[in-house]
Amino acid sequence: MTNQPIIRFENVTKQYDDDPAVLKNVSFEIERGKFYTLLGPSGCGKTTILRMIAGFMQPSEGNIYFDGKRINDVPANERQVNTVFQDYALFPHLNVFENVAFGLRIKKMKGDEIAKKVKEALRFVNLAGYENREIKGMSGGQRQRVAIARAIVNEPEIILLDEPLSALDLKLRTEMQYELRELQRRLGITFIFVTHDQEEALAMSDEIFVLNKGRIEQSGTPTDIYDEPVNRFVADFIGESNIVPGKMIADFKVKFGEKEFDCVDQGFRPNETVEVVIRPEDLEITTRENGKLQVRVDSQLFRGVHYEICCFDEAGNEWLVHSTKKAVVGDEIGLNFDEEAIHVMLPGETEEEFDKRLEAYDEAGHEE
Ligand SMILES: Nc1ncnc2c1ncn2[C@@H]1O[C@H](COP(=O)(O)OP(=O)(O)OP(=O)(O)O)[C@@H](O)[C@H]1O
Repeated sequence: MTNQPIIRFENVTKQYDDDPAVLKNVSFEIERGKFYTLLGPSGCGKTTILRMIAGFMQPSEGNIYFDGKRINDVPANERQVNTVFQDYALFPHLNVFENVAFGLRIKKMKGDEIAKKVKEALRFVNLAGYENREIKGMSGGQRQRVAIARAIVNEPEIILLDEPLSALDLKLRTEMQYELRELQRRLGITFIFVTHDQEEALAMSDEIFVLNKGRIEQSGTPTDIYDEPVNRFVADFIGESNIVPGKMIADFKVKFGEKEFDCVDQGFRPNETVEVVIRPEDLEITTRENGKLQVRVDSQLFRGVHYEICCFDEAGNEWLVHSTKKAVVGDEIGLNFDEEAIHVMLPGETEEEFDKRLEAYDEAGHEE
């Protein structure tokens, strides 16, 4: 084992036939033993990345490394990677034991060793004693577990999971999210999980790559990505956001909704045009006099745990508020928020541009 990233993509581009590239110059690193999620809308290239890690296809340009060794030409069966597919791809005519044992039989492992490993894998996914059950008679959640057992029995270094929970109903899906996360911790194997569901990604991952149109928009921990989205796409895709136009007056001072506010953001040019993000749950309703921002309540919905209140400020910006307190439609009220709740972005900035901008700022002697 080394300290190398277990997987590294270096300027990988993928094109199918003569179509436009579906992955564009993508570079990233995957560290050993963590739970990674590739998150993005349909068609953004998530499955294409998984297929290239699994070895089912090769990049059109660029390199893929496993533990520091280039693996572009290494066939799938020689990679220490197993995939759990969306439809599980189980063999309906084989029982649970034989489904899990399949890969080991291909490797010509001895019968007693196979029996021991299958038993262990089934125990890991809470299916001990299900060896002789038919796949047909199993629930969606149980099939899911068989598919996972079939992957872990091969003791791979990486497990790839391509939207494995999408066929399950909401309750079961939430249960399986906990189970999968727990399983990854116990096994210590690197998991790379694909989903288009942002809540699922936030709940499960150590690291998230947010993809859009064949590019990685942002990578980071769930809190990094939720609290510090680099651009509008990420802010919009991850949770609900209020995004309003503003101006960065100076470091730690931003103007929006016709008023100036203290904030914690820096590294912009004076009077730079920016976009300001505040999450609906970070806004608190109060009286007009006590609010930092004055708004008029336009509509309100009861959502069970909170009210979803839609307001407009004097500059015409729309503000969505999640509040346990009820408002009255038509009332003039105030909104309060902490300086930390304000997050400032440059319109359309990429993660790379974001990193460069802050680096240049620090180099210019602004380090705190
Ligand atoms: N074998 C193929 N031949 C041609 N185009 C393909 C092929 N596989 C995928 N594509 C195209 O590549 C793009 C990315 O597809 P990919 O399956 O990687 O996206 P995804 O993010 O996993 O989407 P989804 O969430 O819908 O599965 C899509 O536009 C898709 O139509």
